[in-house]
Amino acid sequence: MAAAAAIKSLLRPSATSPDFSALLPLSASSSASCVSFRSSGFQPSFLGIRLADPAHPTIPALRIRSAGRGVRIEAAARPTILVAEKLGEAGLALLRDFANVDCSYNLSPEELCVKISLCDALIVRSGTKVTREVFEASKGRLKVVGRAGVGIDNVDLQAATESGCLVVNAPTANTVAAAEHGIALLTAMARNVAQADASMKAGKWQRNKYVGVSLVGKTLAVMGFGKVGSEVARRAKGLGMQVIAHDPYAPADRARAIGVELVSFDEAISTADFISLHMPLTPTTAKIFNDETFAKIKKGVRIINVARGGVIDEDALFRALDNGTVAQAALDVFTIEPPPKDSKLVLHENVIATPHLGASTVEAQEGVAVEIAEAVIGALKGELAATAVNAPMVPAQVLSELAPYVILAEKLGRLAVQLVAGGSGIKGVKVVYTSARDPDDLDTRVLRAMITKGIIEPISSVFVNIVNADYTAKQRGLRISEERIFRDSSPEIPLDSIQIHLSNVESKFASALSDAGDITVEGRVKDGIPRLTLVGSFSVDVSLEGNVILCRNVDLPGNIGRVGRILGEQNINISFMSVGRTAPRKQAIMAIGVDEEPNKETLKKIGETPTIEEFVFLKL
Ligand SMILES: NC(=O)c1ccc[n+]([C@@H]2O[C@H](COP(=O)([O-])OP(=O)(O)OC[C@H]3O[C@@H](n4cnc5c(N)ncnc54)[C@H](O)[C@@H]3O)[C@@H](O)[C@H]2O)c1
Ligand SMILES: O=C(O)[C@H](O)COP(=O)(O)O
Repeated sequence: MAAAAAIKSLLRPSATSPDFSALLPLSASSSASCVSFRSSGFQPSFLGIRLADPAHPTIPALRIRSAGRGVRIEAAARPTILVAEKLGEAGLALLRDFANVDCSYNLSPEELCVKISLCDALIVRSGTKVTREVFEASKGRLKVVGRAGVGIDNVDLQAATESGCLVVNAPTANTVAAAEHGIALLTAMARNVAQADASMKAGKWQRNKYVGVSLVGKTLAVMGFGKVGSEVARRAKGLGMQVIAHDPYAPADRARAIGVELVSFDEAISTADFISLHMPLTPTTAKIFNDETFAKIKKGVRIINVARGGVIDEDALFRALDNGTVAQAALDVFTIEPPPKDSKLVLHENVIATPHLGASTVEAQEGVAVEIAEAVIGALKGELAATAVNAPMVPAQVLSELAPYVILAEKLGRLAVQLVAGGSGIKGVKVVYTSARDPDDLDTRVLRAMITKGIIEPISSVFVNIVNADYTAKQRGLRISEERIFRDSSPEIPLDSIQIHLSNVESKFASALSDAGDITVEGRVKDGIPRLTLVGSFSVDVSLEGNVILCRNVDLPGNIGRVGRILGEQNINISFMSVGRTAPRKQAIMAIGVDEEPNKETLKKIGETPTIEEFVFLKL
């Protein structure tokens, strides 16, 4: 009740605000928490209070947005998450606490495209193809795709990135399950468990036919020494096998630590008795096992694949099995899933097959469900997920210390682009960061993305975020270069200033051009507030919280009053103002912060003020 009362008192009617409390159907058991909502992916867009009222589970969370000097209260619509494949209950419970959850399994591609336009997030396993068509059909609403598992080869990452949709996966929770399945297939294959079981069920007793091979002392080549591969290696050593591994990107010391030698691809395939595949499906690994490979492989080798079907040319494997080059294969994954019922590979007597069961243990599925639910919820809240697949991973502490600079960066970008005269296309953007930090201690990727967002969004219909910022800039031919200037101040503060220079452009406000002829704006963060500190070569000091009017005039008494009166007559509130001048009574620019947007008439009057030589209104 205390929380509800506190909120009601917060919302009590006053001289300037109406009574919002009637909107709140709060009961004695209501609870409230202060949250920051983020609408654009990684910038807090407003602070709010989220209400939870068990007596009214259907009331939407309320968000309280600052609007000018007052507040606006809006119902914060719960996001909608489409779960397109079966997900563990613990993960579903987390999702349902946060969002409307639509569990619709076995959707056709067409049905998925229809549903997706109503969803903010989509969760899939490996059975759903998240194609370019899906992203196009979402029309920008889809913010995050969660892959409840490791492999993201069923998600069109390029299309996701282009549409600014974050893709996250759950890379760790099914590692052990996949490794255990690899070992299960290895031992079952070596001892013909599946074939012998089928034979017994057919009423036979074929002890001579199903003589197996021993594992102890044999060489196992692990292809792909990542999470699953290294767990398989560890277990195989426990079975008394010699383990070698091939992985062009794995550190040798990690392999050495568990007694595994890293070798070349050719050495691995020409010496191993068993080969276990654990690499991702990428353009480089696609069909890496083909006729040519099988020609070099040790005769009579046994192959296990719990990675991806596509890393093997399945027709070539069939030929190699038929001619005895490969003695046996144990396959959990296939190029097309499910494979055709009459797949000659699956039906081959020396093949044992499972229907992509590597991750399918009760424990792994619960773990994956929780891991992906947390990642998707985090992403919808605007946090940068640690498991983001198509966005830079920026540690939480870096994001938190850069938070005010993130806002500054976007506002400076917005400001700079509005100073460009129509018709002069922007090509070169130079960003100069002044900082006492070593360049390695200053991660500017988020800042660059926000500057890009600030520059591009006011002049296009594209939604820009950290996922698609670099791509969108490139698409528009925008070259963004970054420069660091060392400043001998406290390295505790990440940044002293950010300057944006737009080169080779005309400006609608000539005073914004620096001596070098670039549109130049600079900003700093003071007491946590982003401020504009330089326009062209004029120093100013204006908070970037509202909209800004820049006027150039000769620095004479009365100018401020004249413009102030015009604004006052229209009930436009000046929040701050600053004058930058070359010298007393010489050229000056007035930077005026205004809470409301002046109408055309008011702007015209400012322009007609005799002492004003030029002016521009900038919406932030
Ligand atoms: N069958 C299943 O249910 C199941 C379950 C989990 C994972 N998987 C699959 O297993 C594979 C491995 O998963 P992970 O979690 O270990 O991934 P991982 O990213 O931890 O490991 C993959 C390793 O492959 C290596 N690699 C990349 N290109 C290579 C190449 N050309 N040759 C050799 N190695 C190469 C990488 O350096 C990395 O070390 C993935 O394809 C994943 O989708 C399948
Ligand atoms: O890449 C993975 O995580 C595995 O292949 C598991 O896929 P699944 O979630 O469809 O079982």
